[in-house]
Amino acid sequence: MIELRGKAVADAHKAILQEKVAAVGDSVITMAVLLVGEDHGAHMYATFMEKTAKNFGYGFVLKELPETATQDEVVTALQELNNDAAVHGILPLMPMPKHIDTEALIDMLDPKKDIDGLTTYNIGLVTAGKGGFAPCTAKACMAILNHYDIPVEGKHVVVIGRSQVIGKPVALMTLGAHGTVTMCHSRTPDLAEQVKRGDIVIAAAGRAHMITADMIKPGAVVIDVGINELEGKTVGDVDYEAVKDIASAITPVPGGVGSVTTTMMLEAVYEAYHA
Ligand SMILES: NC(=O)C1=CN([C@@H]2O[C@H](COP(=O)(O)OP(=O)(O)OC[C@H]3O[C@@H](n4cnc5c(N)ncnc54)[C@H](OP(=O)(O)O)[C@@H]3O)[C@@H](O)[C@H]2O)C=CC1
Ligand SMILES: Nc1nc(=O)c2c([nH]1)NC[C@@H]1CN(c3ccc(C(=O)N[C@@H](CCC(=O)O)C(=O)O)cc3)C=[N+]21
Repeated sequence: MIELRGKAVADAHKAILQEKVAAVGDSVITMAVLLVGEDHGAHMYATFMEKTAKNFGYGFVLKELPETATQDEVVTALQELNNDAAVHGILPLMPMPKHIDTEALIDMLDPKKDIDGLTTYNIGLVTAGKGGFAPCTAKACMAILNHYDIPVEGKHVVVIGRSQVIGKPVALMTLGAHGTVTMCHSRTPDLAEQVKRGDIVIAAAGRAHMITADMIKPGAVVIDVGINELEGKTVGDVDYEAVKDIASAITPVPGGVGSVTTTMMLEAVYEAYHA
């Protein structure tokens, strides 16, 4: 079994990007994070992203609003970032508090600064295969497969989850790489049977250890996107300890997809700077 460590992937991508960034200068390329409320995952990501961006020599702006912020206040914060010429990319962290209409908010985001591919405009471009910003977590899954020379062409890819940030885009990307793709979700009646057909299994449901050893075809490649809390520990959607003996390769959590996602964000900010 090969452990698909994210750090090796992140380091390889950073090394290439670092040279281009050095030519621009320190703290010129700048990203902003819009963080509203108290969601644990969003706070965790904001912390990692700030550290990663600053270490890399990017400028970093954190716009943080309390759980009680109104729609108008969040919209105003977003528009300030849209209009700030020194900010090249904006990452609105999800989920936001329930009373915030995120659909309406997202489409106010300047598509040229939409580094996580959340706007309808970028979703359209990506879906049509015409470029645009794609969600960084989906890109991280593809970067891991590429880095470890795992071919997608001709393989049966099973994706668990159909969200706009992971499931859907990663299914499209693996389809684009000539995989035969099955998308599973909460209404899929025979999940175990579907997953068992996968040469490549991408788990993005957000359910701790829901993918068990009996669901995995021997020799399959398993990409675990999930970040869940179980008994005080961060675990993925895959029961790693049991699956690792059946899979040919598997990403750990933490240390897998998550650590590559932040690097994909650095690349997207650079792209936004150059656009
Ligand atoms: N590693 C990283 O960089 C990142 C990791 N994450 C993690 O990835 C996970 C998924 O995130 P996200 O896509 O935003 O989550 P969402 O809750 O938006 O989507 C979850 C998807 O999984 C499906 N699903 C839920 N339960 C089941 C089940 N029992 N069987 C089959 N399908 C199921 C849902 O189906 P339906 O559509 O029918 O409801 C839905 O499509 C989370 O753990 C999140 O923390 C998120 C962002 C980045
Ligand atoms: N618009 C939007 N896009 C997102 O991609 C998004 C979001 N909102 N909201 C919150 C979730 C959560 N998320 C993480 C990404 C990386 C790590 C990460 O770097 N994890 C490391 C470190 C973990 C650790 O040390 O504990 C790892 O997995 O190895 C964590 C969490 C992105 N999310």
